[in-house]
Parts: sequence; structure tokens; C-alpha cells
Amino acid sequence: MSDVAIELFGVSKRFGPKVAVNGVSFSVPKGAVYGLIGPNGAGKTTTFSMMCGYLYPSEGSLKVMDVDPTTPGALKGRLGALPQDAVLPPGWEVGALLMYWARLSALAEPEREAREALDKVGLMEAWNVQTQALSHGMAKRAAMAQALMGSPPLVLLDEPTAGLDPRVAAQVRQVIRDMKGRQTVVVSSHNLQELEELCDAAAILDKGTLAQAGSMNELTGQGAEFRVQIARGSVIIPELTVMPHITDARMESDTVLRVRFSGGVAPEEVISQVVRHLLQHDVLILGVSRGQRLEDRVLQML
Ligand SMILES: Nc1ncnc2c1ncn2[C@@H]1O[C@H](COP(=O)(O)OP(=O)(O)OP(=O)(O)O)[C@@H](O)[C@H]1O
Repeated sequence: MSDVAIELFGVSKRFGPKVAVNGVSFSVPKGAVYGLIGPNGAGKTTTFSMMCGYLYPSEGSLKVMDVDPTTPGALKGRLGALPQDAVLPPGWEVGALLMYWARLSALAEPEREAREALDKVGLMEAWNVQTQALSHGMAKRAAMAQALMGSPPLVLLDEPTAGLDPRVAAQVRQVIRDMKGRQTVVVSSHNLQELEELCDAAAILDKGTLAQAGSMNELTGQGAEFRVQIARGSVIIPELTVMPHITDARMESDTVLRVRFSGGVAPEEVISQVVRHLLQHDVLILGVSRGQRLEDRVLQML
């Protein structure tokens, strides 16, 4: 059994002349929470649909839990998916619909699975509510409950918190955190702060191509740069740039010093060395932050 849950090998998807995904390769480790990032139209939903086996790639191939996802029945009971803008069929009570889906997935105890999943997304009060009477956020959570039933080893969530109020969005994030290490979760979101906090690694798509894929540490440069917020005093840049391991130091603004350093050295060594130097030169410090916010990194990249 491989340690990889999903692997894309040079995957492209065309809709007529439109190239939605263009030669994308990356892999999702088992047990990870993995982010799919990109602006509108980047190809995230198309990539999700190919991972679920809903769409065939035009070129390249995918392996999902060691199988071709388009093979009928190959992922039955092993994949839970929340598609973007999932629409629930009208005329069903939520509990009955979830139990019906649980039976379709051949889960042993449909009612228990349905109740547990609905409880996880904080929607137990909707058990007897008709699907057409649900608010947008409630319908989204009911659809997410469907993806969670049976605790499948792989869960794909396309924008699970979009349109949810802050309290419910926080609850959904906690559900994702709870799956970390036990299940593999792929999640797309336009909320980059959320992805930075949740994900171990991510792929960044732009206009159908892969801009970068890697661990969150790599994407945010946590092992390569840090910033020092200066309260008072003068920073002597030339004295910093000659220090061991430091490749660049500059003032990003009047009060923010950015330091870049070479790989292979413990960040705490370089940070301590710079802070010591600043304090010795009567520079007062308000704070130190490692790397860059994911949002800044993505905005810079795309
Ligand atoms: N069925 C389709 N037919 C034609 N073009 C499509 C189809 N599905 C997607 N596209 C196009 O492919 C591109 C990628 O779309 P996709 O929905 O994958 O992007 P996305 O990253 O999920 O965007 P968003 O963040 O807006 O949801 C877009 O230009 C879109 O218009």
C-alpha cells in the first residue's frame, strides 16, 4: 500500500476549445489535509471532479486510493465528496435522505451513520426537515454530512465553508481538523487564512496550470524567511547581510525588517542571532513572524 492517496500525472481537461486543466501533476499524501487553491476559473472544481471520477481527463491519468477513479465502483465506500453547490433533491426529509444515501453506499447501520454525520456538522435539529426548507448553509451542511457518513478514508470537500456563518464555519473546520491523520481530506476554499491554518500541504492552480505544490511550510516560506516588527531604533542592514546563513535583509517598510536565510539551518538559530544583534544595537522589537501569510504568497504569485 502506497503512502499516497491521490496522484495526478500530467492531467489535462478540455471542454471543447477551453482548456480547464493543463498538464497538472501533484500528489496528496495519505492522512493529510490538502488544500486546492486558485482564483475563480483556476480549475479547482474540474480537478475535484476528475479526482471523484465524475469527469475523465482529456490527457494524463489519476490514481485515487491506488485505483483509476473512473472505474465503476472502484471507490465505493472509500470516497466521500462534497461537490461545489451540491443540490439536495426536494421532497425528502434530511434524515431519510441521509439514510437512503447510507444504504446506497452499503453502510451497515444507515440510521446511526446518518445521525452521527448530521451531529458532526451541527444539524441534528434538521433530521425531520424537508430538504427544500433548508437555508443555504443548512443544505450545505446536510450535503457535507453525506460526504462524512461511514468515515471514508478519502474525503473531498469543494468549498465546504463558503456561505456559512462564522460559528458554523468554525465548526466545519473543527470537523476537518478531527479527520487529520485518520482520513485524507482535500479541501478547496477561497479563504486562504482558513487553508493556511487547516492544511498540511496544498497545490496552487492558476488558469488551469499548477503554479506551485508543496507543504504549507514551503508555500509560506517558514523555513526561509522571517519578519521583525521594529518599535524603535535604527537597523544597520549591512551588518545583518554579512551574518552566517543570511541571504538577504531589507526594510519592507519603516517598521518591518524582512530577513531571508538559506535552507538547512534551523530557523530559531537565525532568528535568535538577528534578534540578539538588534537588541545589542538598542533596537526595540514588537514581534517576530516566520514566513509569509499564505494569502500574501498567493497574491504575489498569481
Ligand atoms: N462544463 C464546462 N464546459 C465548458 N467550460 C467549463 C466547464 N466546466 C468548467 N469550465 C471552464 O473551465 C475553467 C475552470 O473551471 P473550474 O470550475 O474548474 O474553476 P474553479 O477553480 O473551480 O473556479 P471557482 O473558484 O470560480 O469555482 C473555467 O474557465 C470554466 O469556465
